[in-house]
Amino acid sequence: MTPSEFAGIVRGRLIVSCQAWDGHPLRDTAALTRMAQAAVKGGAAAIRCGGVGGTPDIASIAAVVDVPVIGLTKDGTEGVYITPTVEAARAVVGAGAHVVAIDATDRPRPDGLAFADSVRAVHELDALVMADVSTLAEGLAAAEAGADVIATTLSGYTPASPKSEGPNLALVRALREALPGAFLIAEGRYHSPAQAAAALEAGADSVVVGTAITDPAWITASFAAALPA
Ligand SMILES: CC(=O)N[C@H](C=O)[C@@H](O)[C@H](O)[C@H](O)COP(=O)(O)O
Repeated sequence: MTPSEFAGIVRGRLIVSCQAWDGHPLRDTAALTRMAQAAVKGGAAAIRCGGVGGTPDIASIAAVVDVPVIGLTKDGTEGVYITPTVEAARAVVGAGAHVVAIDATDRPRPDGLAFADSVRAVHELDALVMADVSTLAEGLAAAEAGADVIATTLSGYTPASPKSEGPNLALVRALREALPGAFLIAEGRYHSPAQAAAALEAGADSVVVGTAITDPAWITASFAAALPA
C-alpha cells in the first residue's frame, strides 16, 4: 500500500483500535476479530490492532476485514513498548499489517537502534509507518525520519507530555501547523463522537478511537458512574 492509497482510504474518517490488555475478559483473538468486523460494519475506515505469534490478532483481523490494518506489538507498559524494536516491526508486517504503528518518542529503545532504523526496515517490506509520538518535537523528528503518518497516541503517557482526562487537541493543532503536508492522526482518549469531530476540526486527517468503542468494561463504568450511588 502506498501512502497516498492509505490517505485516500482513511482521510476524514474514523479508525477503530481493537485491543485488550492481558487479563481483560476480551483479551481473546477471536473476540477482538469479531470486534473489528463489527467496527468495519459501523464505518471504520481502518483497524488498529496488536499481536503476533502466540497472540495472532493482526493476522486474524487482516484475514477477514477489507480495510487497512495498522498493526503493532506491545512489550510491557513502561518506556518504549509499542513495536519497540526493528525485529518487532518486521514481525508486524509479516503478520499482514499494511501500516506498522511504532513508538517514535525520544526515549531509549530496547534494541539500542533508532526509530529511523525501524522506518527503513518497514519500508523495505513495502509497508507504511505510523509514528506514535507524545510531543511536537517528536512529531517533527518522526517526519524527518521518514514516517508516513504522525499520530498523537502517546501524549499523556510519557514524562514529556501533559497528563489529562481528555484528548490533546492542542498537540494536533501544533503538529498541523508545523507539518502542513503530513498525514496526521489524532489518537488517545477520544471518548465521544464530538471529541472525534473536534480532532478533524483541529487539523487531524483522521482519528483513532479505542476504549470508548471497544471496551465494554470502560463503557459500563462510565454509565454506572453517572447514576446516583
Ligand atoms: C498509550 C497506549 O498504549 N495506547 C495504545 C496504543 O495502541 C492503546 O492502548 C490505546 O487504546 C489506543 O491508543 C487508543 O486510544 P484510546 O483507547 O484512548 O481511544
